[in-house]
Amino acid sequence: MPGQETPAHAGAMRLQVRGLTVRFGGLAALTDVDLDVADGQVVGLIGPNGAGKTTVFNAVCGLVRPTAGTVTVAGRPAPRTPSGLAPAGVARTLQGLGLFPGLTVLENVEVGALATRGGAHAHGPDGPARAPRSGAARTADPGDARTADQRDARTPDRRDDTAGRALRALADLDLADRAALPVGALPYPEQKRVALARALVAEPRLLLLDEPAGGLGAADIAELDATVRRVAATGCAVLLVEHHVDFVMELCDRVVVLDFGRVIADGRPDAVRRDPAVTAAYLGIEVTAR
Ligand SMILES: Nc1ncnc2c1ncn2[C@@H]1O[C@H](COP(=O)(O)OP(=O)(O)OP(=O)(O)O)[C@@H](O)[C@H]1O
Repeated sequence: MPGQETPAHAGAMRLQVRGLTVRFGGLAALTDVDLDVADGQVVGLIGPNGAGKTTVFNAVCGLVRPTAGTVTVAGRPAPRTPSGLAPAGVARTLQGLGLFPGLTVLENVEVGALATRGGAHAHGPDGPARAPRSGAARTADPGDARTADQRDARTPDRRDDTAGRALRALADLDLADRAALPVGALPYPEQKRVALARALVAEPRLLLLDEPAGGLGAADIAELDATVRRVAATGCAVLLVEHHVDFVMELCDRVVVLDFGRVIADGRPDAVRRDPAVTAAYLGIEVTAR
């Protein structure tokens, strides 16, 4: 079933999950789950509360041990510890914001850049993914929080420059002018973008987004949709867990539906939306809106 709906623009297989079973004591959180995400593809993972979505993410990130089955990233076994994620080209956002409220916006994103230092470009010859806004000027960062001396000492082209990379990631998400502010001073939608910038600064080849649209209004969701499409257009594989079904159906190339830890549907959004098993899993609620 996985991979059947891989669109023509999708590249090599980035994430491959086969027969994934995770038990917590007597509870089967996942049973025999198969899932594929190709380079350049956006796959949505949906399902009712407790269906096992977060457990899939945790298994991919090495935070839970599979009871059975395999998870591979670019054909290699998935990292077994979080420290292996960045070198494997995997970045993740958290269900909550997961930001450090005492740090500035820039420092929060630098945390993501530091985690990849020496590793961001170690994930193969296919190069890092970035998602510059179309037409965005890369030469001037109006919100550059560094001093003139710092700017002189670190040219924007030095890719190993942690602050420079973090600033570029912020600029890509229209947050450059927020760099020096305490992150807690930003409105919630901008904090969500900071969390996304922190994942993107790692220049991932596989991006895991945990409820990226949670708490956002229509305008911010439209912007998020455009951002995810830009990221995927760089060849990055994107897997997103999301309760906002309309957003998922609009954005994703493929949608995988979990219920009680099992895959009950995997296909194009329009087919999944019409699938009676999916409607039933959502307790008869039409799968058109949350
Ligand atoms: N560490 C754990 N120990 C025991 N049970 C767990 C653990 N993590 C998850 N579970 C259980 O596994 C099942 C799947 O949980 P999971 O969080 O993956 O679901 P989910 O689809 O992400 O839910 P939600 O949409 O509410 O976030 C649930 O029954 C949950 O209570």
